Amino acid sequence: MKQETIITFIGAGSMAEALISGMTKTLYRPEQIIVTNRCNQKRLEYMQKTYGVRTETNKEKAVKEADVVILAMKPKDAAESIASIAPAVGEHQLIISVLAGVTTETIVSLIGKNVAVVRAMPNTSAAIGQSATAISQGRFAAETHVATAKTLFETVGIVTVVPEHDLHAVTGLSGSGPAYVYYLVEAMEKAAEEIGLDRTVAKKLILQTIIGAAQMLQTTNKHPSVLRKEVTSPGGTTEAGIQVLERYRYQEAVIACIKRATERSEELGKELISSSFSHTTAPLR
Ligand SMILES: NC(=O)C1=CN([C@@H]2O[C@H](COP(=O)(O)OP(=O)(O)OC[C@H]3O[C@@H](n4cnc5c(N)ncnc54)[C@H](OP(=O)(O)O)[C@@H]3O)[C@@H](O)[C@H]2O)C=CC1
Ligand SMILES: O=C(O)[C@@H]1CCC=N1
Repeated sequence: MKQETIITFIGAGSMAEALISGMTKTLYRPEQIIVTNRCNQKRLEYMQKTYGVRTETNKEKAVKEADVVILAMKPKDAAESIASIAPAVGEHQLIISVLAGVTTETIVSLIGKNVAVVRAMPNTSAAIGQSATAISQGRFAAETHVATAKTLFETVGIVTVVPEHDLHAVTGLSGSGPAYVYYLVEAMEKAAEEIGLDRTVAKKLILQTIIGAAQMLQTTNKHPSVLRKEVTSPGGTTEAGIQVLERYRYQEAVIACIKRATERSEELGKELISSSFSHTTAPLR
Protein backbone atom coordinates (compact mmCIF):
# COMPACT_ATOMS: atom_id res chain seq x y z
CA MET A 1 0.00 0.00 0.00
CA LYS A 2 1.23 3.50 -0.88
CA GLN A 3 2.28 5.56 2.11
CA GLU A 4 -0.11 8.36 0.97
CA THR A 5 -3.25 6.23 1.09
CA ILE A 6 -6.06 8.07 2.84
CA ILE A 7 -8.36 5.98 4.98
CA THR A 8 -11.69 7.32 6.19
CA PHE A 9 -13.54 5.69 9.06
CA ILE A 10 -17.32 6.03 9.13
CA GLY A 11 -17.87 5.40 12.83
CA ALA A 12 -15.58 6.21 15.72
CA GLY A 13 -16.54 3.59 18.29
CA SER A 14 -14.68 0.70 19.96
CA MET A 15 -13.77 -1.15 16.77
CA ALA A 16 -12.65 1.97 14.91
CA GLU A 17 -10.51 2.94 17.89
CA ALA A 18 -8.95 -0.53 18.17
CA LEU A 19 -8.02 -0.44 14.47
CA ILE A 20 -6.75 3.15 14.55
CA SER A 21 -4.70 2.47 17.66
CA GLY A 22 -3.00 -0.49 15.98
CA MET A 23 -2.68 1.12 12.55
CA THR A 24 -1.08 4.34 13.80
CA LYS A 25 1.53 2.32 15.73
CA THR A 26 2.66 0.61 12.52
CA LEU A 27 2.24 1.41 8.83
CA TYR A 28 0.09 4.55 8.88
CA ARG A 29 0.77 8.13 9.79
CA PRO A 30 -2.14 9.68 11.75
CA GLU A 31 -2.57 12.30 8.98
CA GLN A 32 -3.58 9.50 6.59
CA ILE A 33 -6.61 8.68 8.73
CA ILE A 34 -9.86 10.65 8.77
CA VAL A 35 -12.51 9.81 11.35
CA THR A 36 -16.19 10.72 11.20
CA ASN A 37 -19.19 9.69 13.25
CA ARG A 38 -22.89 10.53 13.55
CA CYS A 39 -22.86 13.39 16.06
CA ASN A 40 -20.58 12.75 19.05
CA GLN A 41 -18.20 15.70 18.80
CA LYS A 42 -16.46 14.90 22.10
CA ARG A 43 -15.57 11.44 20.79
CA LEU A 44 -14.01 12.97 17.66
CA GLU A 45 -11.98 15.36 19.84
CA TYR A 46 -10.80 12.38 21.91
CA MET A 47 -9.76 10.48 18.76
CA GLN A 48 -7.89 13.52 17.45
CA LYS A 49 -6.10 14.16 20.76
CA THR A 50 -5.27 10.51 21.44
CA TYR A 51 -4.14 9.34 18.01
CA GLY A 52 -3.45 12.58 16.13
CA VAL A 53 -5.85 11.54 13.37
CA ARG A 54 -7.87 14.02 11.34
CA THR A 55 -11.56 14.34 12.17
CA GLU A 56 -14.36 15.54 9.94
CA THR A 57 -18.04 16.22 10.54
CA ASN A 58 -18.79 16.51 6.83
CA LYS A 59 -19.00 12.82 5.91
CA GLU A 60 -19.27 13.43 2.17
CA LYS A 61 -16.05 15.43 2.22
CA ALA A 62 -14.28 12.77 4.28
CA VAL A 63 -15.39 10.04 1.86
CA LYS A 64 -14.43 11.97 -1.28
CA GLU A 65 -10.88 12.39 0.02
CA ALA A 66 -10.43 8.69 0.77
CA ASP A 67 -8.81 5.82 -1.11
CA VAL A 68 -10.24 3.38 1.42
CA VAL A 69 -13.48 3.86 3.36
CA ILE A 70 -13.94 1.71 6.45
CA LEU A 71 -17.54 1.19 7.53
CA ALA A 72 -17.48 0.91 11.33
CA MET A 73 -20.98 1.77 12.51
CA LYS A 74 -23.45 -0.71 14.07
CA PRO A 75 -25.42 -2.81 11.56
CA LYS A 76 -28.65 -1.14 12.73
CA ASP A 77 -27.25 2.26 11.67
CA ALA A 78 -25.82 1.01 8.39
CA ALA A 79 -28.75 1.76 6.09
CA GLU A 80 -29.01 5.42 7.06
CA SER A 81 -25.27 5.88 7.31
CA ILE A 82 -24.37 4.24 3.99
CA ALA A 83 -27.18 6.10 2.22
CA SER A 84 -25.75 9.37 3.50
CA ILE A 85 -22.29 8.67 2.03
CA ALA A 86 -23.33 6.78 -1.13
CA PRO A 87 -23.37 9.84 -3.43
CA ALA A 88 -19.75 10.59 -2.46
CA VAL A 89 -18.48 7.04 -3.08
CA GLY A 90 -16.58 6.56 -6.33
CA GLU A 91 -15.98 3.30 -8.16
CA HIS A 92 -12.19 3.77 -7.75
CA GLN A 93 -12.49 3.43 -3.98
CA LEU A 94 -12.23 0.38 -1.78
CA ILE A 95 -14.93 -0.05 0.84
CA ILE A 96 -14.00 -2.20 3.81
CA SER A 97 -16.81 -3.20 6.13
CA VAL A 98 -16.33 -4.56 9.64
CA LEU A 99 -20.09 -4.80 10.21
CA ALA A 100 -21.20 -8.05 11.80
CA GLY A 101 -23.53 -10.08 9.60
CA VAL A 102 -23.83 -7.62 6.72
CA THR A 103 -22.88 -9.10 3.34
CA THR A 104 -20.79 -7.39 0.68
CA GLU A 105 -23.81 -7.74 -1.62
CA THR A 106 -26.00 -5.75 0.79
CA ILE A 107 -23.35 -3.02 0.95
CA VAL A 108 -23.06 -2.86 -2.84
CA SER A 109 -26.86 -2.55 -3.03
CA LEU A 110 -26.98 0.17 -0.37
CA ILE A 111 -24.29 2.16 -2.19
CA GLY A 112 -25.96 1.52 -5.53
CA LYS A 113 -22.70 1.37 -7.50
CA ASN A 114 -20.42 -1.43 -8.71
CA VAL A 115 -17.96 -0.70 -5.95
CA ALA A 116 -15.21 -2.93 -4.53
CA VAL A 117 -16.18 -4.16 -1.09
CA VAL A 118 -14.09 -6.31 1.22
CA ARG A 119 -15.83 -7.57 4.34
CA ALA A 120 -13.68 -8.08 7.41
CA MET A 121 -14.18 -9.47 10.88
CA PRO A 122 -11.41 -8.30 13.21
CA ASN A 123 -11.59 -8.16 16.99
CA THR A 124 -10.77 -5.48 19.54
CA SER A 125 -7.33 -6.96 20.24
CA ALA A 126 -6.39 -4.97 17.11
CA ALA A 127 -5.66 -2.17 19.59
CA ILE A 128 -2.46 -3.99 20.61
CA GLY A 129 -1.69 -5.59 17.25
CA GLN A 130 -3.20 -8.94 18.27
CA SER A 131 -6.41 -9.15 16.26
CA ALA A 132 -7.50 -12.39 14.64
CA THR A 133 -9.07 -11.08 11.42
CA ALA A 134 -10.81 -12.88 8.57
CA ILE A 135 -11.60 -11.13 5.28
CA SER A 136 -13.74 -11.92 2.23
CA GLN A 137 -13.89 -10.55 -1.28
CA GLY A 138 -17.04 -8.91 -2.59
CA ARG A 139 -18.33 -9.29 -6.16
CA PHE A 140 -16.62 -6.16 -7.53
CA ALA A 141 -13.43 -6.46 -5.47
CA ALA A 142 -10.28 -7.53 -7.30
CA GLU A 143 -7.36 -9.47 -5.86
CA THR A 144 -5.52 -6.16 -5.42
CA HIS A 145 -8.35 -4.94 -3.16
CA VAL A 146 -8.08 -8.08 -1.06
CA ALA A 147 -4.31 -7.55 -0.89
CA THR A 148 -4.84 -3.95 0.25
CA ALA A 149 -7.26 -5.04 2.96
CA LYS A 150 -4.92 -7.83 4.04
CA THR A 151 -2.02 -5.38 4.36
CA LEU A 152 -4.20 -3.03 6.37
CA PHE A 153 -5.40 -5.67 8.83
CA GLU A 154 -1.94 -7.24 9.08
CA THR A 155 -0.87 -4.03 10.82
CA VAL A 156 -3.16 -5.07 13.70
CA GLY A 157 -2.67 -8.84 13.88
CA ILE A 158 -3.06 -11.99 11.81
CA VAL A 159 -5.29 -12.15 8.73
CA THR A 160 -6.89 -15.06 6.92
CA VAL A 161 -8.99 -14.96 3.74
CA VAL A 162 -12.21 -17.02 3.94
CA PRO A 163 -15.28 -17.59 1.74
CA GLU A 164 -17.86 -14.98 2.70
CA HIS A 165 -20.42 -17.47 4.07
CA ASP A 166 -17.84 -18.42 6.75
CA LEU A 167 -17.76 -14.90 8.15
CA HIS A 168 -20.84 -15.49 10.35
CA ALA A 169 -19.01 -18.34 12.08
CA VAL A 170 -15.83 -16.25 12.33
CA THR A 171 -17.88 -13.51 13.99
CA GLY A 172 -19.32 -15.92 16.56
CA LEU A 173 -15.89 -17.43 17.19
CA SER A 174 -13.17 -14.79 17.06
CA GLY A 175 -15.04 -11.51 16.50
CA SER A 176 -16.91 -11.96 19.75
CA GLY A 177 -14.23 -14.28 21.18
CA PRO A 178 -12.34 -11.80 23.36
CA ALA A 179 -15.56 -11.19 25.33
CA TYR A 180 -15.83 -14.89 26.21
CA VAL A 181 -12.31 -14.81 27.62
CA TYR A 182 -13.01 -11.61 29.57
CA TYR A 183 -16.17 -13.22 30.95
CA LEU A 184 -14.09 -16.16 32.19
CA VAL A 185 -11.64 -13.75 33.82
CA GLU A 186 -14.54 -11.91 35.51
CA ALA A 187 -15.71 -15.23 36.95
CA MET A 188 -12.16 -16.12 38.11
CA GLU A 189 -11.89 -12.73 39.83
CA LYS A 190 -15.23 -13.25 41.59
CA ALA A 191 -14.13 -16.72 42.69
CA ALA A 192 -10.82 -15.37 44.00
CA GLU A 193 -12.71 -12.84 46.11
CA GLU A 194 -15.06 -15.51 47.48
CA ILE A 195 -12.20 -17.79 48.46
CA GLY A 196 -10.51 -14.90 50.25
CA LEU A 197 -7.56 -13.96 48.02
CA ASP A 198 -6.24 -10.43 47.93
CA ARG A 199 -7.66 -8.73 44.82
CA THR A 200 -4.34 -7.40 43.51
CA VAL A 201 -2.57 -10.69 44.03
CA ALA A 202 -5.44 -12.59 42.37
CA LYS A 203 -5.49 -10.24 39.35
CA LYS A 204 -1.79 -10.80 38.76
CA LEU A 205 -2.09 -14.57 39.05
CA ILE A 206 -5.16 -14.78 36.81
CA LEU A 207 -3.59 -12.64 34.10
CA GLN A 208 -0.37 -14.65 34.01
CA THR A 209 -2.41 -17.89 34.01
CA ILE A 210 -4.30 -16.76 30.89
CA ILE A 211 -1.14 -15.50 29.16
CA GLY A 212 0.78 -18.65 30.11
CA ALA A 213 -1.97 -20.98 28.88
CA ALA A 214 -2.30 -19.06 25.58
CA GLN A 215 1.46 -19.18 25.04
CA MET A 216 1.55 -22.91 25.89
CA LEU A 217 -1.07 -23.49 23.20
CA GLN A 218 0.98 -21.46 20.74
CA THR A 219 4.50 -22.67 21.48
CA THR A 220 4.00 -26.36 22.29
CA ASN A 221 1.46 -27.00 19.52
CA LYS A 222 -0.08 -29.66 21.77
CA HIS A 223 -3.81 -30.32 21.61
CA PRO A 224 -5.66 -28.41 24.35
CA SER A 225 -6.97 -31.69 25.78
CA VAL A 226 -3.35 -32.93 26.14
CA LEU A 227 -2.33 -29.73 27.91
CA ARG A 228 -5.39 -30.03 30.14
CA LYS A 229 -4.50 -33.62 31.05
CA GLU A 230 -0.96 -32.50 31.96
CA VAL A 231 -2.48 -30.23 34.61
CA THR A 232 -4.94 -32.81 35.86
CA SER A 233 -3.44 -35.22 38.42
CA PRO A 234 -5.66 -38.23 39.09
CA GLY A 235 -7.60 -37.59 42.28
CA GLY A 236 -6.17 -34.05 42.45
CA THR A 237 -7.55 -30.51 42.58
CA THR A 238 -7.98 -29.92 38.82
CA GLU A 239 -9.95 -33.11 38.38
CA ALA A 240 -12.23 -32.09 41.23
CA GLY A 241 -12.70 -28.64 39.68
CA ILE A 242 -13.33 -29.91 36.16
CA GLN A 243 -15.91 -32.38 37.44
CA VAL A 244 -17.88 -29.35 38.62
CA LEU A 245 -17.52 -27.69 35.19
CA GLU A 246 -18.80 -30.90 33.60
CA ARG A 247 -21.78 -30.93 35.96
CA TYR A 248 -22.57 -27.39 34.78
CA ARG A 249 -22.02 -28.56 31.15
CA TYR A 250 -19.29 -25.99 30.57
CA GLN A 251 -18.28 -27.20 27.10
CA GLU A 252 -21.90 -27.49 26.01
CA ALA A 253 -22.48 -23.91 27.17
CA VAL A 254 -19.46 -22.60 25.23
CA ILE A 255 -20.50 -24.48 22.07
CA ALA A 256 -24.07 -23.16 22.35
CA CYS A 257 -22.72 -19.65 22.94
CA ILE A 258 -20.62 -19.67 19.75
CA LYS A 259 -23.47 -21.18 17.72
CA ARG A 260 -25.89 -18.56 19.00
CA ALA A 261 -23.47 -15.71 18.23
CA THR A 262 -23.02 -17.13 14.71
CA GLU A 263 -26.78 -17.29 14.25
CA ARG A 264 -27.09 -13.71 15.54
CA SER A 265 -24.63 -12.57 12.88
CA GLU A 266 -26.91 -14.06 10.21
CA GLU A 267 -29.92 -12.36 11.83
CA LEU A 268 -28.18 -8.96 11.85
CA GLY A 269 -27.60 -9.22 8.12
CA LYS A 270 -31.22 -10.19 7.47
CA GLU A 271 -32.57 -7.44 9.74
CA LEU A 272 -30.67 -4.83 7.76
CA ILE A 273 -32.00 -6.23 4.48
CA SER A 274 -35.58 -6.25 5.68
CA SER A 275 -35.36 -2.72 7.09
CA SER A 276 -33.65 -1.34 3.96
CA PHE A 277 -35.14 -3.19 1.05
CA SER A 278 -38.64 -4.21 2.16
CA HIS A 279 -40.12 -2.14 -0.68
CA THR A 280 -37.76 -3.29 -3.41
CA THR A 281 -36.94 -6.49 -5.19
CA ALA A 282 -33.18 -5.91 -5.21
CA PRO A 283 -31.34 -9.22 -5.53
CA LEU A 284 -29.55 -9.66 -2.22
CA ARG A 285 -27.69 -12.58 -0.74
N1 LIG B 1 -16.74 -4.09 19.09
C1 LIG B 1 -16.21 -5.21 18.59
O1 LIG B 1 -15.58 -6.04 19.28
C2 LIG B 1 -16.38 -5.51 17.12
C3 LIG B 1 -17.26 -4.79 16.35
N2 LIG B 1 -17.40 -5.08 15.02
C4 LIG B 1 -18.33 -4.31 14.22
O2 LIG B 1 -17.88 -2.97 14.24
C5 LIG B 1 -18.99 -2.09 14.09
C6 LIG B 1 -18.90 -1.00 15.14
O3 LIG B 1 -18.98 -1.58 16.40
P1 LIG B 1 -18.51 -0.79 17.70
O4 LIG B 1 -17.28 -0.01 17.37
O5 LIG B 1 -18.46 -1.77 18.80
O6 LIG B 1 -19.74 0.22 17.86
P2 LIG B 1 -19.84 1.59 18.69
O7 LIG B 1 -21.24 1.71 19.16
O8 LIG B 1 -18.72 1.64 19.71
O9 LIG B 1 -19.56 2.72 17.59
C7 LIG B 1 -20.44 2.96 16.54
C8 LIG B 1 -19.99 4.22 15.83
O10 LIG B 1 -20.81 4.39 14.69
C9 LIG B 1 -21.15 5.78 14.59
N3 LIG B 1 -22.35 5.99 13.79
C10 LIG B 1 -23.63 5.63 14.06
N4 LIG B 1 -24.46 6.05 13.08
C11 LIG B 1 -23.68 6.69 12.18
C12 LIG B 1 -23.93 7.37 10.97
N5 LIG B 1 -25.18 7.50 10.48
N6 LIG B 1 -22.89 7.92 10.31
C13 LIG B 1 -21.64 7.83 10.79
N7 LIG B 1 -21.31 7.19 11.95
C14 LIG B 1 -22.33 6.64 12.63
C15 LIG B 1 -21.32 6.20 16.03
O11 LIG B 1 -21.27 7.63 16.11
P3 LIG B 1 -22.02 8.45 17.30
O12 LIG B 1 -21.30 8.05 18.58
O13 LIG B 1 -21.83 9.87 16.92
O14 LIG B 1 -23.46 7.98 17.31
C16 LIG B 1 -20.12 5.50 16.66
O15 LIG B 1 -18.95 6.28 16.49
C17 LIG B 1 -20.25 -2.93 14.20
O16 LIG B 1 -20.84 -3.08 12.95
C18 LIG B 1 -19.76 -4.26 14.75
O17 LIG B 1 -20.51 -5.34 14.26
C19 LIG B 1 -16.65 -6.04 14.41
C20 LIG B 1 -15.75 -6.75 15.12
C21 LIG B 1 -15.58 -6.62 16.55
O1 LIG C 1 -21.18 -7.92 19.39
C1 LIG C 1 -21.12 -7.62 18.20
O2 LIG C 1 -22.16 -7.62 17.49
C2 LIG C 1 -19.80 -7.25 17.58
C3 LIG C 1 -19.44 -8.16 16.44
C4 LIG C 1 -18.31 -9.00 16.93
C5 LIG C 1 -17.95 -8.41 18.20
N1 LIG C 1 -18.72 -7.42 18.52
